[in-house]
Amino acid sequence: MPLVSSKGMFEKAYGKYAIGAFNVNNMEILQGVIEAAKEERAPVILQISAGARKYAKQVYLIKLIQAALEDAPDIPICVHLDHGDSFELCKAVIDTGFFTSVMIDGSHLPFEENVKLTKQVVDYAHPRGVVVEGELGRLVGIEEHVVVSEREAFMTDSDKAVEFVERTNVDSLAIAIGTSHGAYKFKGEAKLDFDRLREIANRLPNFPLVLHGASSVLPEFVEKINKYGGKVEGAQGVPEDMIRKATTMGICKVNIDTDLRLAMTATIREVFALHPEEFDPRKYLGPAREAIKQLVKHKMRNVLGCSGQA
Ligand SMILES: O=C(CO)COP(=O)(O)O
Ligand SMILES: O=C[C@H](O)COP(=O)(O)O
Ligand SMILES: [Zn+2]
Ligand SMILES: [Zn+2]
Repeated sequence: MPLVSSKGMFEKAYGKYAIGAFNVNNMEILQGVIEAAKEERAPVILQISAGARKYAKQVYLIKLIQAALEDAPDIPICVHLDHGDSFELCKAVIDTGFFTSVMIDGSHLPFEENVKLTKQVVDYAHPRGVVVEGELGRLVGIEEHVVVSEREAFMTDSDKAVEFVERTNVDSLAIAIGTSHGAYKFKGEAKLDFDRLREIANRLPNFPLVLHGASSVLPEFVEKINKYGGKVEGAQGVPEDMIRKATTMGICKVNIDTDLRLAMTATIREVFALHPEEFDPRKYLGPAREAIKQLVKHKMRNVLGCSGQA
């Protein structure tokens, strides 16, 4: 089937389950994610960051995804720009005619500027059949050295969220409720502001919300990386039961990148440590691709609840 928009995916999922949005940077990651979606019969969002465009060259990623569409003809697939940081980038991506969704991330801007930039992208995207994700509130991780008492000030305000959605006409909204990007999300106990999520969802009924920074930083991968010469000590993610809970409360899209990176790195490190004589890239990239597939299957089935929804 041709690429689909996330709009229908979110309408179907709202309040019941969420769609996984997985960052794609190379062929092995893409194949791992697609194999998982095929076996789970799950709809999926493939997301491409500015960094991925730079690393792999956008044209390679587009051609790889075109191959995935042929390989998985029965699976609804949406292709999304992750963290677009300017109108020009969003426009360039929309002008490919390939992407069905873009994110414009104006969350670092003052409110009025965020509204203006997001609306500009929406006004360009909608007539071209592309949906837009905006972001309000800032994701701060422990590396950002924000003291706990100040942390709340960065989270999404429900009044502002309603105003933002009304004035920009965005199709979905990324909110800040305590998650952050990367492998170091919490010091001590993990905590998300579910009261805030409930309030935002109540004020924006049936409106799809997005959770960035939603990797769980699974101990099995962290331990394997550290065991085989890596150094990711103190890494901590969002517990999977919290993600599961969020998917029943209006979160329709769950962004996962760090968990893919950890699974891939742990697997490659293990091969290198156990088979130091090995130098055929297929012998470590193959297992890494398989690890990604198993991880994504687990997320779809046990965390997001989207298995069988294709
Ligand atoms: O939000 C993300 C991509 O936009 C990824 O979050 P993680 O770093 O938690 O995987
Ligand atoms: O949110 C960020 C994603 O993990 C993408 O990361 P990246 O910009 O390094 O590609
Ligand atoms: Zn952001
Ligand atoms: Zn993100």
